[in-house]
Amino acid sequence: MLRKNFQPKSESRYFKAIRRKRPWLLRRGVVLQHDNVTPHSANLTQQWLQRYGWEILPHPAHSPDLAPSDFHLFGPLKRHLGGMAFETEDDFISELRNWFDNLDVDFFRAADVELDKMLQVLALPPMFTTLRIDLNIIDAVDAIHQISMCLKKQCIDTGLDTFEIFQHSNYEDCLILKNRGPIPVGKVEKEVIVDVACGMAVLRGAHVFQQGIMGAPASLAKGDTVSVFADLDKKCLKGLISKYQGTKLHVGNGTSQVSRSEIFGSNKTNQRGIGILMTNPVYEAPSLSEMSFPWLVPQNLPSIACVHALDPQPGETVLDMCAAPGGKTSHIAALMSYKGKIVAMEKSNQRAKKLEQLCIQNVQVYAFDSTLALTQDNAAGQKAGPPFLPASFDRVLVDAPCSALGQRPCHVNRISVNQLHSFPVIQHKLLLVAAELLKPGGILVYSTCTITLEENEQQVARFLAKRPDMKLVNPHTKLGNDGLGGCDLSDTHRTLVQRFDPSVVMCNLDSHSRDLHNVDTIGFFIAKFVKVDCKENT
Ligand SMILES: C[S@@+](CC[C@H](N)C(=O)[O-])C[C@H]1O[C@@H](n2cnc3c(N)ncnc32)[C@H](O)[C@@H]1O
Repeated sequence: MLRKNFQPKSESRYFKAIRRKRPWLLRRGVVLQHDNVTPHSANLTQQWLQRYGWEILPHPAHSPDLAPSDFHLFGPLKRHLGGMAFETEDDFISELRNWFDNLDVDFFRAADVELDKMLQVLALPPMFTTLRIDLNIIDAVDAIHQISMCLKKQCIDTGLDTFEIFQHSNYEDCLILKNRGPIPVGKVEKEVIVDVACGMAVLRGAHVFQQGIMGAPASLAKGDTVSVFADLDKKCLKGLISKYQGTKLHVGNGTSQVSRSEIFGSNKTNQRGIGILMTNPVYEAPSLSEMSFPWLVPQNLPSIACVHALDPQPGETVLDMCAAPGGKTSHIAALMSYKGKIVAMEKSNQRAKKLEQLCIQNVQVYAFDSTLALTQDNAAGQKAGPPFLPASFDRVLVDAPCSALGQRPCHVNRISVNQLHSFPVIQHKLLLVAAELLKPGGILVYSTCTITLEENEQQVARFLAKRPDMKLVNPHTKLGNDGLGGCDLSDTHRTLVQRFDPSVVMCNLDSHSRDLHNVDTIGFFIAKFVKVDCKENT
């Protein structure tokens, strides 16, 4: 066991946050993995290191036979402790402690503050809802009028005030709605437990659909006022009748549209229907499921910015390498006025099928692993679908699979270290294929909805080192912040990428600021490259 004094100082609140969110949003590179210690002590060591903003990598040659002295150190810590062997775990911990104690306290304090801000903001929903409209079908004035009518009806049903709506000043096809909250809402006796995904959707304006309901009291009748709670432990069994004792988050009150027996009993009704109409949500936002216009797509602002950075033009040939569910594919098609060719690839058959069912004009969907999309074989490359020959596309979007730690609101995250480390590998492979498939002069956009350095700035640095013909360029409109330091990306390059960092919201930003909607977003990252002719470039 670890010594008692190994416990970090006054950390209980911090540890609670860590357990909830596993904040792998750590500032600096690698530290260590040690083997053959009890899972409990390994866990504590990890937590302690993470408290100081260090990341832990699994040892590349993990073996269960390693002795307690086999601690494997990487990075700056290795330079300090390199070559030392430790007889006992206590010796190791005490050396670690010395090392940390002698480090620059201000640096760690600053990292702590940043981490705290990020944890807080990730738990909150953005205070804006963004909608993309298809300007090929409708203009912004008409769209605002029709959406306002729809909102009016919604607000009559729920008793909420209507929502302010305006057009984004940089993107004509983007409309912004201003949400409200948090609003103090008293709890009532009858509790309905919903799954965590449903609870997070309620925080962004959704009503509770029956399929999201996990537990409800026996006496629940249609028309009852209930308090709705999200099950943060994910332990509530479907059909629970008693009060849930796990960790739960109150997301608001509403009116039940069904009785308990209609949800769980033999006379179950349509599970897709609304179960609870949210009349007093803690966060008030428009319900998007009631706005089904063919020209309207609810989309986070950074996702809209991402396709504008790609800037596809009518008549071009564009590749979307990670396409499902298709939000960005349909935006690409709209910006091209449905003229030209879009190839949308998606590894998952099921997701590719759903994307195909959207029937987006001029889009060819392929269920295909994009890391294998390149061929040098002329015969194979001349077929209609993948793999493709080098230099086949004018523009390529790599909206990469990622750890998705920028999603908001997020109260539970169970991603493992191994999963976390799998993403940079695949992202790098996708980028290398994308660079080959791009024509000289072509544009590549790389994006993620996460906040880790490894998947963002470090990924870009690694790609630039490998492909000197790919040049980082400014997007036409830059809404995000510069990239983070602390990795191999140069200061100049850091100014060219866009990091959407919602933790800035916690810095007393003036809530009336006109541009708050550009900041209070999900966490996201965008990098834009142009493929230059290396000979020309030198
Ligand atoms: C971030 S999502 C893309 C979201 C999409 N661009 C949109 O805007 O709707 C990443 C997608 O990449 C897919 N994916 C993961 N690995 C892939 C691969 N090797 N080739 C193609 N698609 C992949 C995932 O299944 C997932 O659907």
